[in-house]
Amino acid sequence: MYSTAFLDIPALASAGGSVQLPGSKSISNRVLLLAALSSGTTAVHDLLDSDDTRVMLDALRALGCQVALAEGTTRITGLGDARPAAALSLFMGNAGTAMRPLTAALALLGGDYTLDGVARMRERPIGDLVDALRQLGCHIDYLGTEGFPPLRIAQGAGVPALALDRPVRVRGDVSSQFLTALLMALPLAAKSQDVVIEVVGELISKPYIAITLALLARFGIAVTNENWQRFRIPAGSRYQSPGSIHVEADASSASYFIALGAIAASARGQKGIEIHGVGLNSIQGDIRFIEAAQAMGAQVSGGPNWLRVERSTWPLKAIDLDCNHIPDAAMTLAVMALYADGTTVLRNIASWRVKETDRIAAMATELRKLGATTEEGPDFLRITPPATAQAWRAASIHTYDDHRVAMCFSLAAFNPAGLPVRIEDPRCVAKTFPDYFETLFAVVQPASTGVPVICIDGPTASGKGTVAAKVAQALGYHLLDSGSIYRATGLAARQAGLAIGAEHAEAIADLARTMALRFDAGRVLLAGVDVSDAIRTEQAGMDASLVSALPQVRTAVVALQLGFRTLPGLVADGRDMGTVIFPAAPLKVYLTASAACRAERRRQQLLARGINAKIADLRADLEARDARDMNRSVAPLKSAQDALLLDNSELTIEQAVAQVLAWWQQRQPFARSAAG
Ligand SMILES: O=C(O)C1=C[C@@H](OP(=O)(O)O)[C@@H](O)[C@H](O)C1
Ligand SMILES: C=C(OP(=O)(O)O)C(=O)O
Repeated sequence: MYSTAFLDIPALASAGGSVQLPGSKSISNRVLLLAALSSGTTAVHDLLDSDDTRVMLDALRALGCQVALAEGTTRITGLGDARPAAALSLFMGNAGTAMRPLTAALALLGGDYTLDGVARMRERPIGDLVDALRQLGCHIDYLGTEGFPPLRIAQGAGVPALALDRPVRVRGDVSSQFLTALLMALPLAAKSQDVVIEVVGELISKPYIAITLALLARFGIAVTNENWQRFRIPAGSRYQSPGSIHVEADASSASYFIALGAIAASARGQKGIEIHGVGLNSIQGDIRFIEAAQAMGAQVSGGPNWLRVERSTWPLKAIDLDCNHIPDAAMTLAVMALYADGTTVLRNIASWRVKETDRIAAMATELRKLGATTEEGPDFLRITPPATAQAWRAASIHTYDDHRVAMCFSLAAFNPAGLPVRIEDPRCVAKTFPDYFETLFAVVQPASTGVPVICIDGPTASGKGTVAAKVAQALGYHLLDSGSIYRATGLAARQAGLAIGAEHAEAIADLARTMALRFDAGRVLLAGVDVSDAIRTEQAGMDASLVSALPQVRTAVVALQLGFRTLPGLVADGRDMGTVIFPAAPLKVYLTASAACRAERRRQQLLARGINAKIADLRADLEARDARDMNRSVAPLKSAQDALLLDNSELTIEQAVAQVLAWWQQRQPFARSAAG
């Protein structure tokens, strides 16, 4: 997951390969609640692990359900006939699928509960559901604004006698989740009589009700659907765990990869994008996004649990579509519209205005930043793509804490102008798809501009390792600590009993080529063993310097180093990153500091490890090492001609990092575009 302030996606050109998608949010949270209301244990396979399911799981645990996770299976032991914890304050984040269904379930279980969420949750309506529950006789108060969370369910004395002799009426035109909530909770009350729910007004997002009914059936509740207007829960209903249940992958999440297949040229040797975990017989309504993508020109085939998507018609065809049945996936169509041959209109999407953000306004604003012309109405969005490649602009996409805005705008990186796209607050995808960007980067290839590389070269103890790591962290880029490759090679040579010198150059080069070296979460692993500390000793530093002076070894590690240049970008630290390995890097920094200053820093580092070294010795070692690195015949340490010199003798690490980041920002097109 990227938790950076922003994520810059370089211009992309093609895509190919296969993705396995995480579980459906809508199915996961329904299954969790139904399992909690059942007796016994339900084994849930492939449950979505994300912010939305975490708030549901936390709430269920607090209520008294047992939750155990082992090997990809979550086991929920339901409440059955036991009473839940009687007084609780529950935090629902921004999960509509937790907030609404739990409100109804808790109102029918009895107890004293407050339910709240993030600031945006307090702006998302819940009045229609509360009205329906009050009509039944439940005691629910608003703790803030009427009609919105936070709520208090005040039934410490137990559930009052419910008015079940007439249909429970609920409005269906703001969110289908109110009806879903009642359908999942009212079986608790359908003991000696049928319970009938009547929808007032037009029911929106109907396919989500279909998911609810399908899952209720799996848990033993057979609801009769009378034309989406009346729903009858039969007397004697009892939640029965199916024992084990599988969560299919999320069809809304699939929309980004279906769109990817439709937009991106196939990577060499590949035939489009293969999506696993969800397929043509999905119970999720958003699977019908496929039809919209096909209408725009995508070629889609598939089976019960997989899909394959290839670009066919190009440019895509503009469409005019009622999107009420695919409210979430339709946002992806708005970005596909950027690649269409005319104006696309998405209609009947008023509910977008009360979701994670006002999505009609958000999409219109952000699409305009890219150069599109948009027109929004109360319940529609009209999108005309940029007229020419030159009309596209590099944009920093504000994401409004809305996962779908972040995910769908990543697809703007295929723009014909070859511009990067900046996604602000990429972490917001954690609501439903924490690894979205990693999944995307595994199947896309950059445009000819390539994957950006920042090189930070400099002498020993200049602080380049620390600065490079922090720059990489701030940008969400990979890190190549090329020094560790030489350090690890030196260590491997010692372990193999080879003296480090020209006489063993070939053997050491062979070792370098074949050693199993991995960088994992800041640690360096050699043949699976953590050697992070072993390669940081003074001896290892000296060995590294000797090893790196051997031309055969340097040649052997070139391919290894080039392999680190992967999406979304790379920060490479070393001595010849800008001069030899990445000579075309768009930013090269030569980081240095006075010998006195570097010797003092080294002394402090050693002191922290309990080693007391003499400053004069350290300085002498350091200067000897500089001399060797600068005078070796292959790739001697020197500043690249086009490198920016940063002497950090008088700077803190933070100041040095800020300077490198500032230079990097100056090279990005976003600032200019926002100003213009
Ligand atoms: O029931 C569900 O799982 C959902 C219903 C839809 O909401 P509305 O009914 O408010 O459109 C959808 O947007 C949401 O992401 C999930
Ligand atoms: C509307 C959405 O979420 P929620 O379940 O919170 O309503 C969504 O995921 O697009």
